Amino acid sequence: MDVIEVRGLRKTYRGHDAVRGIDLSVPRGEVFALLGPNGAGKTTTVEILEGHRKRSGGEARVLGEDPGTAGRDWRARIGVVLQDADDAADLTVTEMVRHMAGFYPDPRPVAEVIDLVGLTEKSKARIRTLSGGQRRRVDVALGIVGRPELLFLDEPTTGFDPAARRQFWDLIRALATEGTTILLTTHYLEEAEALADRLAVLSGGVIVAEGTPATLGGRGAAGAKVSWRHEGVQHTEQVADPTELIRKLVAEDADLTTLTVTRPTLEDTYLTLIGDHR
Ligand SMILES: Nc1ncnc2c1ncn2[C@@H]1O[C@H](COP(=O)(O)OP(=O)(O)OP(=O)(O)O)[C@@H](O)[C@H]1O
Repeated sequence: MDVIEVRGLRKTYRGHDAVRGIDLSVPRGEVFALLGPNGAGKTTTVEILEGHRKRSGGEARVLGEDPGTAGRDWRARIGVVLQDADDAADLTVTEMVRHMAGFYPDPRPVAEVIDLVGLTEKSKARIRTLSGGQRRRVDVALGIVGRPELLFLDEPTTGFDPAARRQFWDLIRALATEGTTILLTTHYLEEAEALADRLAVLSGGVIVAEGTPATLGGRGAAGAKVSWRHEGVQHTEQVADPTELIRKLVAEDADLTTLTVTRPTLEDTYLTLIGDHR
């Protein structure tokens, strides 16, 4: 049985159809990313699956239960990093993580969690004195302290500096290796590419494409652009597979010091998909 199973999920806010019949299946141990422009329905979908919002229609099963009615034991098996978490600002980092650990039957050691999110130096600092990115790391700590089987991350790295983002990616990979299933939303395409086994693009409340980072929206079959400069003249060719062309150029003794082979980036593919469905 998949960890997340969704069929025909719908959500209507006072006449506005925010989610319009989506299907999703996420097997155990997978990192699945939901992409999409502002207002696409990502947070709505994630919060329904977390049990924080009621769905208007369709079926949803998360860890075998209906998130709309599941109880405390189920909740202890999931970890949540909300998009706009409101931290209890007067507690220190350690106090906050320890407080949260108390809700779970088998929490990770508090110091270990703080170390995993790179906040050891700030463990005694009050949360209100932290920077935005550091607070976000506290949110991540609170999401993982209970050793969740399934972790929901809604735009987890907003406000992270580049080094913190890389450190976070390593953490997510380590959790995935331990068998944690992860549902992630992000606006950073390189984050989706670095982390996701599979991803889906949501636009206007429907899934417009689904696949691996390499194959999404036909990206794998898009071919390559080969460019080189020879005797002062710029050459560019679009080919399905660059191997033959490069062999030919080598055989012709062409000057390949400026050779580049480029394929559409995930961002190129994503922007095309979004443009097509606006
Ligand atoms: N509580 C609410 N009441 C009414 N409308 C809502 C509510 N929450 C979300 N919406 C609407 O539903 C749609 C989807 O919103 P949602 O927050 O799920 O999008 P999102 O994909 O997470 O966007 P973002 O990338 O900006 O976080 C939007 O049009 C939004 O205005």
